[in-house]
Amino acid sequence: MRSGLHRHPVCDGLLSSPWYFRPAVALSPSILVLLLGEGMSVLKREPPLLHREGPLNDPELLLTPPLPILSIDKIFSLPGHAPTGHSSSSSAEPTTRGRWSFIDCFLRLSEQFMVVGLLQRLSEKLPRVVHRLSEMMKPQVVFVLGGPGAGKGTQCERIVKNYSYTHLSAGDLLREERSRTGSEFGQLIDTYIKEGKIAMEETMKSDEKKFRFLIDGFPRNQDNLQGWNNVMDGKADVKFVLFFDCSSEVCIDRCLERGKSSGRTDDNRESLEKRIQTYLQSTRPIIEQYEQQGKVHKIDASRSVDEVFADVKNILENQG
Ligand SMILES: Nc1ncnc2c1ncn2[C@@H]1O[C@H](COP(=O)(O)OP(=O)(O)O)[C@@H](O)[C@H]1O
Repeated sequence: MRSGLHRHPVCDGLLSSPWYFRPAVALSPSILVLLLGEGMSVLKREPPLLHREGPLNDPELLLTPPLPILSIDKIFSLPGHAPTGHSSSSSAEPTTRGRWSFIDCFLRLSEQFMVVGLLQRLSEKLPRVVHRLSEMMKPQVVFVLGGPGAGKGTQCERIVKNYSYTHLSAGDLLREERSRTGSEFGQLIDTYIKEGKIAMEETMKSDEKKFRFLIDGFPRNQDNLQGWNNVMDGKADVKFVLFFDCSSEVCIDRCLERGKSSGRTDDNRESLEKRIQTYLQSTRPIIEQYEQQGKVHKIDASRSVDEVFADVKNILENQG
């Protein structure tokens, strides 16, 4: 009986260890493999459990690199098993020991079946799991919108100090690019704005550790939104829009005040009135579109910086 077991691939396979944590360990690389696009072939393989020939320790079945196979001889020498020094060719093998070993193997076999069953069930669910994982791994984006001077930059600065967000200011990115000497894009910038090709995608990709983004002053018109959808659809998740709402007069006053020290040439009354008009005509409809999707958190931005930030905090903490 025992020599039969010794040759039995099921038992040889079953005797490799450790029993319980291996499948858990094995799953992570397989998920990785799946994420890397290797497909489901590994998990979908029919487990050759009851094959009489060939090793049960098929690495593909166990989803890990080959593990040491313990032969029946070795298992007999493991603590809690029959004593060592037992020769497989021994003809004087005690029946009790043989039967005990068989039961032991049988129990382990049923455990292995349970594990394989679990793996099979998991393999059926894996596409969904992988889909959820990839959804969870997408960068999360919060658009920050409002008129010029509504306090978007000021509030983003506070958010970045208190929460793990990366701030991308559309205006700053564009101003930076325009002013960069030798910028290939200086000439093209208006076309880029129009087509929504602002360097968001590259900027967001540049550091994979960055996961949550505040994109301030974008999308400011239908073209931007279209461009975003074309380039970023499926690659990032727009969680919601923070809309800093405040009257045009307050916006203009704040920007004129800012202009005294910011050095921004566009912070003058004439330019501001035009920007306010553009904001009302082009950006408000974008906010309304997101409002219809239930994604807008409107904040009264005419209050003090602290009061506004208290609302922002509430929103961020309730949205996770
Ligand atoms: N809640 C506020 N109350 C008063 N002044 C503010 C407030 N928020 C911002 N400011 C000031 O208004 C100016 C414009 O703010 P900023 O954050 O740059 O606006 P935006 O980024 O929306 O154009 C800045 O000088 C800033 O210090």
